[in-house]
This record gives sequence, C-alpha cells and structure tokens, in this order.
Amino acid sequence: MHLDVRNVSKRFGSKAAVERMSFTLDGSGFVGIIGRSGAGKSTFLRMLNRLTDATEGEILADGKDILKLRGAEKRAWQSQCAMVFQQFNLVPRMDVASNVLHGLLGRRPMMATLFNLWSEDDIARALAILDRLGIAEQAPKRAEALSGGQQQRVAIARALMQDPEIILADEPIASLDPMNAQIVMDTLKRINVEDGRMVIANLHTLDTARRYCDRVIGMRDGRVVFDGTPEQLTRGAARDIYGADASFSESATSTDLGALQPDDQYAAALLGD
Ligand SMILES: Nc1ncnc2c1ncn2[C@@H]1O[C@H](COP(=O)(O)OP(=O)(O)OP(=O)(O)O)[C@@H](O)[C@H]1O
Repeated sequence: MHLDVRNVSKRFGSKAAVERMSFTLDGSGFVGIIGRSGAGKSTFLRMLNRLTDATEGEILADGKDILKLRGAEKRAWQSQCAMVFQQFNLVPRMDVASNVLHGLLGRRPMMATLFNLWSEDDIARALAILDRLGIAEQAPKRAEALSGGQQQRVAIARALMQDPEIILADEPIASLDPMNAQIVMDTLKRINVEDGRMVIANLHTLDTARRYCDRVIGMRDGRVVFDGTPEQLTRGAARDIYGADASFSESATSTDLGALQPDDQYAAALLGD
C-alpha cells in the first residue's frame, strides 16, 4: 500500500486540529504518530478512516483519494483500515466471540446480523484468531469480565476479522498497565511482521515509539514536526515534538515498558490469563 497524505487539514471553527499535514508511507511498516495530548493525532487517524471529514487536502491510497469516497466505496475503505481504540469499544455484555464476529459488520446482510446468524466458517475463523492472540479460552465470557489487556486483544481480534490491510490504533495502550501494554504492543507488532499489515499507531510515549516503530511521525499543534526513523529521534527532536523546555525529561513521556522483571511477567501471565 502506498499512502500519500497531501496538505490535509481539519478545522473545528477557527481552531485547526490538523494543519497541512503531508507525508508518504510505503509498504507495510509499523508507523508511530507521537505528540502531546491535543497535537492532532486522533483527528488524523479519524480522517484516514473516514470517521471524520477533512476540511481540505487529499489522502491517496494507491493513487485514489480516499477522502472523496462515498457509500459502498467508503465502507470498503473503512473495512480495509480497521480501527483499535484506547477504550477498546467492545460491547461489554456480549460474549467475546460475538464481539470478534462483529468485525464482519458492514460486510454482511443486516438481517443475518440482527439474528446473530454467523456461519460456521466465520465462527471458526473468529476462534482461530482468538487462539492466535492467546485468548481462546475467553471466547464464551462477557467482554466486560476480561482485563483491559485482554479486552484490547479482543478488539485487535475484531479488527483482524475484517482482514484489513492497515490497522489504525488510537492510543491502544494508554489505558493499560505496563505489562498489558507490552502484550498489546507485541501483538500489534506480530500482526505487522507476520501478516505484513501496516500498523499506524498513535502513541503518547517516546520509548514505545522507539521500541516498536520503523518510522515515527511527530506532531505538534496539528503539524508534522518530525518524520524519520526511531534512531533519528534524538533528544532535540523529542524537544521539538513535545515542546518541552530545559526541564524536559524522557521519563515524563515514558510508559516504562520493559521495566518489569521476567519473573514478574511470568507470574502475572500465569495469574492473568
Ligand atoms: N470534535 C471536536 N470539536 C472541537 N475541537 C476538537 C474536536 N476534536 C478535537 N478537537 C481539538 O483538536 C485538537 C486535536 O485533538 P486530537 O484529539 O486530534 O489530539 P490528540 O493528539 O489525539 O490528543 P489526545 O491524545 O488527547 O487524543 C485539540 O485541540 C482538540 O481539542
């Protein structure tokens, strides 16, 4: 997939949430968009997925401007780029397997969905995806009974059910503790590497971007102020992105992934899953 973002802006009244954003992406990398709260990261992902309309600009996906798509073509694009949200956005009282099957919404007739008529193939695929993500045994439970990290994996499974080319993750680990954050990031990375699906993730923190991304885009006040590899993300570049003064410290933007001892992880994994 070749994505060409050209001068994309979004204004809310007189306020620009995203201002003339431009960059290109090729292939199937793991892309992190970083920046402070309010920098415009979510707004950009929502425009890319067409949950929100851009005020101006173009986003060419393999040459076609996806900002102009309507009706069935727009829905087809939305199923090609599945979203994962900070708050998981599952149906809490519904069982995990059904939540995953809901990734097929929009691809099937309304009546079949209303009566929960999933085909055996669909059900088998949903269970296989849950198994791949290490949560097969959670399938019959209500989504609300799971831990945050498990719920986010269910949300990723739902996204995979769409068989998307791109996964858009909007702060996927911002509500999780460090251990679950690591499991969720590892899961996204695995899908990226094993399936060749592009992942574009909004991330709060530098260390996560450095650890998981091939490419980092830094935003500040709606603008792209950094575009490069994790290695190029120096302290000075980080200052530009986060706008911090001399008291800038990496710890302020760290989620502390990897701070857990291996033994803690093992024990927690035994207890948690
Ligand atoms: N629906 C809206 N109406 C008005 N202003 C909005 C709306 N959505 C976002 N904004 C504003 O646009 C700017 C960018 O917001 P956005 O949520 O994209 O930032 P962000 O980088 O994703 O931050 P966060 O990590 O807090 O979600 C903010 O100033 C925000 O207040």
